[in-house]
Amino acid sequence: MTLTLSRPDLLRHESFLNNEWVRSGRTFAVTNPATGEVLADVPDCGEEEARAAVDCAQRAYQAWRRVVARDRAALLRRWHQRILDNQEDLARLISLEQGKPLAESRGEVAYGASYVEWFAEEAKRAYGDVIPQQHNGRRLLTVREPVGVVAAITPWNFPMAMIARKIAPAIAAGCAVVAKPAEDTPLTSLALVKLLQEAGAPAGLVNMLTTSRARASVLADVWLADSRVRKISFTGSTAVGKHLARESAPTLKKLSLELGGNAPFIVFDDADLHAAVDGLMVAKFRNAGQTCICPNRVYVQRGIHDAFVAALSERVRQLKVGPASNAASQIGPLINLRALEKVQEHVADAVLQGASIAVGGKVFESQEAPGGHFYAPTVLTGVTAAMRMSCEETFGPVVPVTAFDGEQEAVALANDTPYGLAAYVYTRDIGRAWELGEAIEAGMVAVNDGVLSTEIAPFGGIKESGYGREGSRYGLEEYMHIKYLCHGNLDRPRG
Ligand SMILES: NC(=O)c1ccc[n+]([C@@H]2O[C@H](COP(=O)([O-])OP(=O)(O)OC[C@H]3O[C@@H](n4cnc5c(N)ncnc54)[C@H](O)[C@@H]3O)[C@@H](O)[C@H]2O)c1
Ligand SMILES: O=C[C@H](O)CS(=O)(=O)O
Repeated sequence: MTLTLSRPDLLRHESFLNNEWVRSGRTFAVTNPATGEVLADVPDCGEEEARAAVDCAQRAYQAWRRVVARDRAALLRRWHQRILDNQEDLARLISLEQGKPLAESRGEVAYGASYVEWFAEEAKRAYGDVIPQQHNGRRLLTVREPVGVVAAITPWNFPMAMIARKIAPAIAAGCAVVAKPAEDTPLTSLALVKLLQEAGAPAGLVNMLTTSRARASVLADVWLADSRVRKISFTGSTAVGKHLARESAPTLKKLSLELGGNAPFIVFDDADLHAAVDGLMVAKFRNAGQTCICPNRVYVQRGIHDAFVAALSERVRQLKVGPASNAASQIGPLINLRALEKVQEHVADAVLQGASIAVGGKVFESQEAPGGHFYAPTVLTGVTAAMRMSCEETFGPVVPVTAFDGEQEAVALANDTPYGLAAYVYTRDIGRAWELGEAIEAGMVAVNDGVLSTEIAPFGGIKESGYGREGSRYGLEEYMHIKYLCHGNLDRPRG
């Protein structure tokens, strides 16, 4: 199957600045991780474009903040419709530049679109308060106001959903946006702003600048130092998140940081074994394990351990690895060679320290896409906390299994990490489920379920997984602040 677009104009070769498509003297190539094919050359923007983007975003913000919520919502609804009208092309762009199977890409487009729809609704619900006054003649109230120009920086693993869940609430709140997508996957973001332009967004409301990895910090440093940029919404690694937090301090920006994870997946003896295997298959192998909420550590109570590993291994062996051009592919390539090498290093380190390979454990040589960055779906047993894959995100299709005995041991293992994004618990004991849900240090805990993500719930972490929430009734607050208004001397002479 060739992943051609019904609208070739959605494959953009320019950045988007002040409602115009702009080229730059420098470009960099965007490639298909399954084949190495160059998909497009896009601008490698720098300081000049970064400053120009803030200039026009500030102008757009001054006007957009005065647009009534109903009209802000209407723009999001028009954008949402255009996304649905072009969802197949968006899905194909995701699969082309990120490599995930087309079925997953279609799911990502629907997921990203749900955030646009959600914030079209939330735009009209930024309520304030009237506060009962304590003195006659005074009126006290609060209003919610947009924070101003937002800088949005996103990762490569969900090229559509991550940028949609930042731009949508920003527009809903009355903000304007300067955005930088990941260098590996900028094409989907450019297509999205093309559809936003067609939906009638005013000039400068959203500006999308592409950069190579080397110049990502050049662009970001301009935004970090500019006091007109009042917020940074970042999704990516903890290391970069910490850098942005440090460097934004001089201008004291509002921050939303959706960072790295190290999710535990805990299976107790009393769990429904097959449901737990189903949940792990969904949570672990989505996007070839390249998601921030993938189970990165799997703890199985000793009584069920061998049966669980046998059932899991049987399922993992059946996974089809291949390029998105094959509709039957379930596991796509890793995003680049660096990512593939990290997975290899993690597995080699674990085996060196005594782990056993139950399934896989090596690079997958695809006959359909030779040279693609594929890794065989893998199950390891005997994994310990000392191994690299227990401490760092593997970000690949590797399931590291550790046996445990008691409940308190499981909690201690789960919390033995600086991260706290997602966690998964399988048990039929409702009391244990509540106890684990409250004891585990994470922003999100799933019980007897492998799917956490939805636009209606608050997505985000604690500890070194960051702070702030995306989606849900809380997501709009990240792009607004509360103003308190007090009006005195209202007493009118009684005549
Ligand atoms: N918590 C979440 O919701 C979430 C979602 C997706 C990914 N992630 C995390 O992101 C990581 C994988 O994505 P990644 O490899 O793209 O992360 P990354 O941090 O390397 O890159 C993320 C973005 O930051 C940019 N960037 C890199 N260096 C920068 C700098 N010095 N200044 C400004 N921007 C810079 C990149 O160009 C990219 O656009 C994983 O750790 C994953 O857990 C978290
Ligand atoms: O990789 C992290 C993403 O935020 C996961 S999800 O797409 O929100 O489920």
